Amino acid sequence: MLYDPFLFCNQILNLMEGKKHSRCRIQTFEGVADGAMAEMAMIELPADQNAGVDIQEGMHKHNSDEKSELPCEKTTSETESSSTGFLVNTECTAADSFDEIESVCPVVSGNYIDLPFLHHKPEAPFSSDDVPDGSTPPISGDKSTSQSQLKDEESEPCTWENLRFEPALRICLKFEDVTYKVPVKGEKNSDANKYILHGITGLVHPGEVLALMGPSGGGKTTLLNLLSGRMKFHSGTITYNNQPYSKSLKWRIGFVLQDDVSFPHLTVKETLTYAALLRLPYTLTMEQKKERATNVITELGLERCQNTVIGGTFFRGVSGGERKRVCIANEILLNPSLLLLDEPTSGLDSTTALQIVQMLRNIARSGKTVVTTIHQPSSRLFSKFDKLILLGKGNSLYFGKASDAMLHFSSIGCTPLIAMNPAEFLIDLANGNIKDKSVPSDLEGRFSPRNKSLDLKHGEPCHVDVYEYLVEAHAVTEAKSEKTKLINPLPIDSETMMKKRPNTMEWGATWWDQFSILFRRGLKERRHEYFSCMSVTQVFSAAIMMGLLWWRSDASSPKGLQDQANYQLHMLMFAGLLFFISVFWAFFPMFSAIFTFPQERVMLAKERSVGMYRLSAYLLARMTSDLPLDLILPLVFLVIIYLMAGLKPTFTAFSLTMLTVFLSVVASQGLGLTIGAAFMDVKKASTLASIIIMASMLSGGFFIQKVPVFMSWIRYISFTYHTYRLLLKIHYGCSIDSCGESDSSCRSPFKGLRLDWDGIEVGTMITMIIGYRLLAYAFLRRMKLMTIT
Ligand SMILES: Nc1ncnc2c1ncn2[C@@H]1O[C@H](COP(=O)(O)OP(=O)(O)OP(=O)(O)O)[C@@H](O)[C@H]1O
Repeated sequence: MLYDPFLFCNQILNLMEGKKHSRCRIQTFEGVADGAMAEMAMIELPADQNAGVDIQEGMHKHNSDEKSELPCEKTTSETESSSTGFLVNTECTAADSFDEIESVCPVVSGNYIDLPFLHHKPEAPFSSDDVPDGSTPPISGDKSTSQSQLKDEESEPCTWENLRFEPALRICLKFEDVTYKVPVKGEKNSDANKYILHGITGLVHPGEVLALMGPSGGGKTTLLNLLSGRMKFHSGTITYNNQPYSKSLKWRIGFVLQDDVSFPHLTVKETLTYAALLRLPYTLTMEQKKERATNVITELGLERCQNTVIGGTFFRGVSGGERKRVCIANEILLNPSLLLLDEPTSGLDSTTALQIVQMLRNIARSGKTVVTTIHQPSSRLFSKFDKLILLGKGNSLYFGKASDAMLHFSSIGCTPLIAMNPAEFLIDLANGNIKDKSVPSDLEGRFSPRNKSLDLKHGEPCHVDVYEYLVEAHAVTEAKSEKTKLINPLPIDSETMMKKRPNTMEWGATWWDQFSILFRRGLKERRHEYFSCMSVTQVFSAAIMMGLLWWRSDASSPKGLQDQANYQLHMLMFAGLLFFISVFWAFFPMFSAIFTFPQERVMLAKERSVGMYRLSAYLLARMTSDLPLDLILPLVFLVIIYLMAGLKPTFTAFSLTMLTVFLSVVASQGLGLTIGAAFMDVKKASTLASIIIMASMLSGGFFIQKVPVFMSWIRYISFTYHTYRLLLKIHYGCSIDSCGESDSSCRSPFKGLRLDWDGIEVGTMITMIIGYRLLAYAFLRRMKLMTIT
């Protein structure tokens, strides 16, 4: 079995039970304690310290020097090196007395590791009185916790002075008997509900870190969402300084999501600066906002990576820990009073996770209230939490000081039989797993009929029974007078409570500022897209291919083609080129635009939920920041076609062609945005887009010139149709316009095709451009409502 240093110490202390003269002094020491007994211990140290060798040498040296005095024989069974450090498995046998214990080895990177669950303090030998009697493992009481906290605060000075730009309200968060349920889908009985949370109670003060811990599916995220005011609960109360949630609290609460999102192509500094510019109150100047972003970067130790892009799935950016810190920084910018975090350490190595939690502790110590969910913290990490709620299947199994959790479970008869990380022990219990744990005798005799055959064999109570026992035990504990003490909020200075946000304006910046900030952010975020290899290749290859196919033909006056049939064939060929130009500049922008909102949905919902900007400012900025791409690529395309195919070679014709293509691009882009906003799903949106493109192409007037009357309406909503007509007019203009069906001298293949005044096409296109965007806006507004309520 492998243990971490904490477990190692715990093991020692387990063995000390009942020993009269037990003394243990924990101090920084590069070696394994003499007299300690552990079956195996795992000690992780930075590789550069060659710690594994030190430990072995220390052990052997100590053994050989003092073998006569110490009854423990130790042998190193196995030593492995790894990229993160060394694994040293030690076997230690026979320890009759622990009087001689001088030191144990909670040393990582040469620092003392705080072990608040133990009674022992550095340089403060404890007496046997401090060790609880009976079979309970060593657990600290209030005294040791406060000492530990004191030490912690001394060694971790709060360095958040830079961030105190304005006095922050201190929020005392209290929740009582909070219940949340969801209707069961597919049930005939419409009243059938699934309970996600059952009567959860807790309290957290400013300056404290509350951890919501429990197995997966326990209800941690749901509870966190309820505490943030984002979701409505069904019964119970949640109060912030004894007041229910109100809109004014939105600014006071920072919420870091589990899979928080950032723009991958922006650097850390850009991300935080834009967030500061948009979110901070308008009373601050732009310079002050930028300064705040810089201060947050410094405070969160992000200077080193401030010019590195965030990164995404397909390209590297900052590390996972840095990304989490950027997400936290995003919230810290606003100087929130209550900071809620969903799994801030998931996917991080233990050292980085510890850094993050240490940072949260520092944030809390600066007067903020911090609530975080956590999955499986290491013992060191666990020791950083002030309060703990253990959730299992939606029930609260423990609420109280994190340092008292083990004491609580030992008081109800659940103790680890072997040295164990307290977090692991608690999560095992929440899962009903009692392997290597002692349980009360009455529970041992209580076998559930449903699992009889399974569990009787092993002589262990089943998971369900253990879980139910813990729920009952917690309910009994809560019912006791202790509960009132725990959930009674500390009085908070009434003056502080009354403090309001310095301004009452809802938005951090004016509409115009929001637009210009979002426009600049959009340009930066999508600068790579404008001339991405794929889009450039797509446009170039289409242009070159068309240029080659229509190589050096003369569109307007085919000389030498006196023959009527040849002339018509030639004209049709050019009409084909114009038609394909119309189709290409409908397809290409529409399919690019379809991805916009589905891809930005999470980001948009997140930013809108914290009231970062107006939807109209976002939409307009999004569209205008796309204009460079909309203009430059069609321009390049047309230049190539003009040079190769020889369209009407006049400046006016070129400019008008360019304008027509530009109208087509913006209109089809509008339709793409609308479809994307309507479905918010790329697959569904692309399916509908291909149907629309097909309909628009077939009714465009090239393939079928006489569309049946009942289908003719399609052409009026087809921008391919309008673009094609405009291009025909530009390149065949008067000669075709003057052609009527009755004109027998007309040789045009478009005879009969009425090309009326250009204004109709242009007007229709402009209507489409505006109309589609308004539709997209309406769909986005609906999405916002769906997400937030
Ligand atoms: N809207 C919902 N409809 C149905 N079930 C839901 C809904 N929301 C949550 N649940 C269920 O409630 C339980 C708790 O979910 P929650 O996300 O809060 O768990 P968690 O403790 O955060 O889990 P994890 O640690 O894996 O993130 C899960 O079983 C989940 O499937």
